[in-house]
Amino acid sequence: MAPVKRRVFKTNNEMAVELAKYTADLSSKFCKERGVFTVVLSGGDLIAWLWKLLEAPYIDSIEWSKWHIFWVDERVCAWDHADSNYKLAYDGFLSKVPIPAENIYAIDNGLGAEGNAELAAERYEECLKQKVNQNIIRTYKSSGFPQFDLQLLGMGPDGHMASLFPGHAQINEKVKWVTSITDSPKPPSKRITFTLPVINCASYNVMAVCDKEQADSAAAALNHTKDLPAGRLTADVEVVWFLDQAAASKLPHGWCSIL
Ligand SMILES: O=C(O)[C@H](O)[C@@H](O)[C@H](O)[C@H](O)COP(=O)(O)O
Repeated sequence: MAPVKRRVFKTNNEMAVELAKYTADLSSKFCKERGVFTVVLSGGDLIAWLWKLLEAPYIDSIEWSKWHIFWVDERVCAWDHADSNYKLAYDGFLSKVPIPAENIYAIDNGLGAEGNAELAAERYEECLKQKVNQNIIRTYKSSGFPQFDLQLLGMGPDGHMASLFPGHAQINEKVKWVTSITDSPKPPSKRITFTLPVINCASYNVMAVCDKEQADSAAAALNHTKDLPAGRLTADVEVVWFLDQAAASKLPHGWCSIL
């Protein structure tokens, strides 16, 4: 299991600058080694923190044509609805970088399945299996689970990540790659989400948290004082929490030397 690292920044702007550098370094490593870079996005504030990737030097130096984009979760709603994680990422990031449209794999929003989140989850799992067969996504050792190169994740104030919520059964799924929830405590209630084994098989996992509302859960997750989904985050190679000072304010003294 990869050690959980923490990096604390004075402001979320400083965090965004380092997050861009971290992502760009991994992009160049994986594009060189594999010829592709598989990136998983989440919803929430994360997309806004990718702004630095849209600027020099990254906008010109990153090999965008080799990126393949997936989502860790989606809400059952139209892709052009304000609730959609696809729309959030498209408007704030994907429409501004030259990633080929055919390399962007939005989660079936469930509407083709008449609002059936379970069916939509099955369809996304099929989509991932196809990408494994095409050698775009690797699989993790002998487990057969997909192994993404980098996942960019966020955590809610209650300690949820993706659409895995505290006290909900989905966090214990061991077989499926993608599952669904119909009673999400964070609206909208119907969602599609990666399962924990898939999330934790990624080579690199980043958890970006920048708000004082998340401070209690960040401390509980990192210190394992409560069983929170975000506290179960690991990775194959490296898991790094990127926090601003506000989100790190409840961490034990000495844990948060500012960078
Ligand atoms: O659909 C969602 O709700 C998001 O995809 C989820 O994965 C997000 O990362 C967390 O909820 C944190 O969200 P905030 O950054 O808004 O707290």
